Amino acid sequence: MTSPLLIKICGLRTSEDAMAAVDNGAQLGGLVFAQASPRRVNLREAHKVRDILFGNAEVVGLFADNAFEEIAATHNAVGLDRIQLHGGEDDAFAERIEKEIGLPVLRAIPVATAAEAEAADRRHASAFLFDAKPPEGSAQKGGHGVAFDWDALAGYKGERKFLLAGGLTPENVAEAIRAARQHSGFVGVDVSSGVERGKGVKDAGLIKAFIEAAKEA
Ligand SMILES: O=C(O)c1ccccc1NCC(=O)[C@H](O)[C@H](O)COP(=O)(O)O
Repeated sequence: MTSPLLIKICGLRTSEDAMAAVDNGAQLGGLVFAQASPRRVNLREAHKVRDILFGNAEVVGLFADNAFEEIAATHNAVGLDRIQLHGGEDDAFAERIEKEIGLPVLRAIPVATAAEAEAADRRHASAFLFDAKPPEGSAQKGGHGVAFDWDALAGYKGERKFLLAGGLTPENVAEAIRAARQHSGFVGVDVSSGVERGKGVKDAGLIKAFIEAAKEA
């Protein structure tokens, strides 16, 4: 029996966003707490999204170079299931999250080459999210709607699971899944910009179209 493909919709900001993700069968929803992001939620918004996700989809808190104390306080206030680290955090930081907060770490790895995908296996994480590198000079570490060359995934030979992210859309997700499926560890896809009608504004129709296309692949 093969495991179902995991689908993570990232950058959920409203109850409607969360409902579109859950109703269409996403298993993970992302709340962005990174500073430089148009998708950043405050605690009130985070609670609303979390209330919809709870029991239906895993609540992933996304941080990028936030202080450890902020991550811990956010988890205490919201109740996260997993921490996504999307900045320049080192292995000691990822280990501390797991030890002291007690949540698994999904580690974003910016990838352009097979060698970079291979190097991921030396990083501390429970799972990886292979993503495109941010455009030159951008302070925002992810969520740019840019894809990377999926052939680079051939470099990853590790046993830990990974999600594929970066520039996925309802139009290209099936092709991305077919490419990623050839590589060990692939378990699912992550999207943000590709299901938005404007920067940081999710579109329920695009979320539905993305999930349907991913499931059909
Ligand atoms: O989404 C953001 O605004 C963001 C800000 C800072 C760090 C990471 C961020 N997002 C990371 C994600 O998990 C995205 O889903 C991933 O980069 C894919 O984004 P996209 O190419 O827009 O689908």
